[in-house]
Amino acid sequence: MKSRKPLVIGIAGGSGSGKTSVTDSIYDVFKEHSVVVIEQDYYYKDQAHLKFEERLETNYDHPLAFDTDLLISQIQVLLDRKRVEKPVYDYALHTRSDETITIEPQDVIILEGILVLEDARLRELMDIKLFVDTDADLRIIRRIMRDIKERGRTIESVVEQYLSVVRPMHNKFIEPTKGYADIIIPEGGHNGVAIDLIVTKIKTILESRTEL
Ligand SMILES: Nc1ncnc2c1ncn2[C@@H]1O[C@H](COP(=O)(O)OP(=O)(O)O)[C@@H](O)[C@H]1O
Ligand SMILES: O=c1ccn([C@@H]2O[C@H](COP(=O)(O)O)[C@@H](O)[C@H]2O)c(=O)[nH]1
Repeated sequence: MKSRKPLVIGIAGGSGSGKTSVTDSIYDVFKEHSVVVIEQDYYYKDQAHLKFEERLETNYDHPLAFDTDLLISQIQVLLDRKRVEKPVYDYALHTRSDETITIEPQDVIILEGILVLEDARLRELMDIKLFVDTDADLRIIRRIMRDIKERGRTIESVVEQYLSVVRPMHNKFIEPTKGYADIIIPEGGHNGVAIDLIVTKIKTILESRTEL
């Protein structure tokens, strides 16, 4: 298996749509073998040079918030079966952390994030493109719960950010990328049939890739 060309799966969808849950479901199937997860969020631009108050002004739902060149170059390195130092993002401080995570090349690369289908160069690297399609009311409820519990936010800050930035950016940049998806998954990781179909397709592609 080690010499086969790795397979890249892109998992896009709005914030709170269930991308992480879909990723976890696929990861669980392949974790005994060879799978790695690359979170687009970890590639937010480093903002260490900005004051904390200035970082709060950043539009984190715009394509330009991400260091997409770094993301693309690291996926290309993994496709060449070499290891990379994945950046780590701190949501509470709104900037890149000092640490990195060493990622070894694997047969299956899962690339997950709100805008992974937005850049044509990223789409070209993908073998399977997924879009997790969840209604806006469910997405905001899930985001409120998660951001308060895991990302150090207040309900007021989540609602303000949602109305002023997240919602308009979703409609402008994220929703249109649904058109690039091979498969649209309603409501994320609890959709067992969709996950089974995707897992079967991944296995078929891996089996069809001849040893070098
Ligand atoms: N189908 C679902 N039903 C109920 N809760 C869900 C479902 N999918 C995800 N969640 C929950 O919603 C929150 C956001 O999901 P997550 O997968 O982190 O979304 P995303 O990665 O797209 O932002 C998490 O707390 C997760 O446990
Ligand atoms: O410093 C930051 C960085 C990102 N965000 C928000 O995160 C979501 C994307 O993450 P999901 O896991 O897909 O929800 C994005 O909508 C940004 O608004 C942030 O608030 N602060």
